[in-house]
Amino acid sequence: MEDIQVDKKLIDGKAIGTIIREEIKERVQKLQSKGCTPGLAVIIVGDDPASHTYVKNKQKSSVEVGMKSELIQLAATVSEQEILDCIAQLNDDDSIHGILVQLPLPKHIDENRVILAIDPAKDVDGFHPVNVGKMMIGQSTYLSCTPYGIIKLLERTNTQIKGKHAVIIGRSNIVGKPMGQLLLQRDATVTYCHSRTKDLAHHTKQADILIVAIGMAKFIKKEHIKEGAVVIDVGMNRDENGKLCGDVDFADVKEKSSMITPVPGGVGPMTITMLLKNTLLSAEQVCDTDKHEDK
Ligand SMILES: NC(=O)C1=CN([C@@H]2O[C@H](COP(=O)(O)OP(=O)(O)OC[C@H]3O[C@@H](n4cnc5c(N)ncnc54)[C@H](OP(=O)(O)O)[C@@H]3O)[C@@H](O)[C@H]2O)C=CC1
Ligand SMILES: Nc1nc(=O)c2c([nH]1)NC[C@@H]1CN(c3ccc(C(=O)N[C@@H](CCC(=O)O)C(=O)O)cc3)C=[N+]21
Ligand SMILES: [Mg+2]
Repeated sequence: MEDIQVDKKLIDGKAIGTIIREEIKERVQKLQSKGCTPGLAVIIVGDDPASHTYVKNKQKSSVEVGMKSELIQLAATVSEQEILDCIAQLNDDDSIHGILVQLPLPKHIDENRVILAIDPAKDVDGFHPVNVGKMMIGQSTYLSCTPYGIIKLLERTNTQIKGKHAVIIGRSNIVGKPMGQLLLQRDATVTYCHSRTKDLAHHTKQADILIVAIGMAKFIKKEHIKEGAVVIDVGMNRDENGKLCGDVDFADVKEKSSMITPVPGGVGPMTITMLLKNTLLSAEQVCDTDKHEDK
């Protein structure tokens, strides 16, 4: 009997992502019946194999929900101006509703200038300072896909956020920082930890919800967590055998947690799902006459 039961501890981002993508697909079809196909453009610079894998994933998923996907591949030696020109062209292209520049960029390119060049209305990553600012003050905007996806995971697993202590390890602009803001908006008490934090375990052991976005394979052990904590693992690393793994030592932590995301199959698929969601929202803004009501 036990072996046919689904694992209630596991937060299945792949399954939750699939459900949300079905909803997205239906709304894409609605737009298509009005003669509008949502279009996503992805710019990738250089030939990092991991980046190419993620980008292929994003393209495949966008096509699966009926969107148009355009891939712009640029050499690692490309000039900053060429990237800016490319973005300007996409900004002016009415068939493109979302623009994503895969990060990180080569060192000779100023990421901030590149992000600033994207039309905020097409910034489906939610990285443009205007959109980051709107998010900070609680105005509706494109939310950064990974934190947004994690909020959806918490919602769909009926995890209460209000009044809970959420501890975030990592303070990057794309994951940690916006994650804290979104949880704060939902009335969590938020603590940020980072590489200069003293006695990390002291802080993480107080977490009802622990979000880990560090980039170090299997770094978080059961000694870091409180019994019954909800553990969200953002990390994407390779272990000693070259296998994909998170920042959390899943096998060590699982028993002590009340719920936990696996890697792969946790946060990753949700990031892509929210990218599709943001692209859909952008297309609806432009194409829909009967103004969709969506948060
Ligand atoms: N699944 C998904 O959808 C996504 C996964 N990722 C993955 O998530 C991970 C984090 O990504 P990202 O936020 O971009 O990474 P960054 O490298 O930009 O940031 C890492 C953060 O972790 C902190 N940190 C590093 N070492 C420690 C430590 N020993 N103790 C405490 N804090 C530490 C750093 O602190 P400091 O600021 O002091 O340097 C920094 O704030 C990576 O594995 C990445 O591949 C990223 C995006 C999406
Ligand atoms: N402008 C920009 N936007 C991003 O959103 C962005 C970025 N740059 N740079 C890199 C990070 C990383 N990221 C991931 C997305 C999906 C998976 C994903 O789909 N993971 C699968 C497994 C993938 C595999 O098998 O390799 C999973 O966890 O199940 C992982 C990582 C988005 N990022
Ligand atoms: Mg750079």
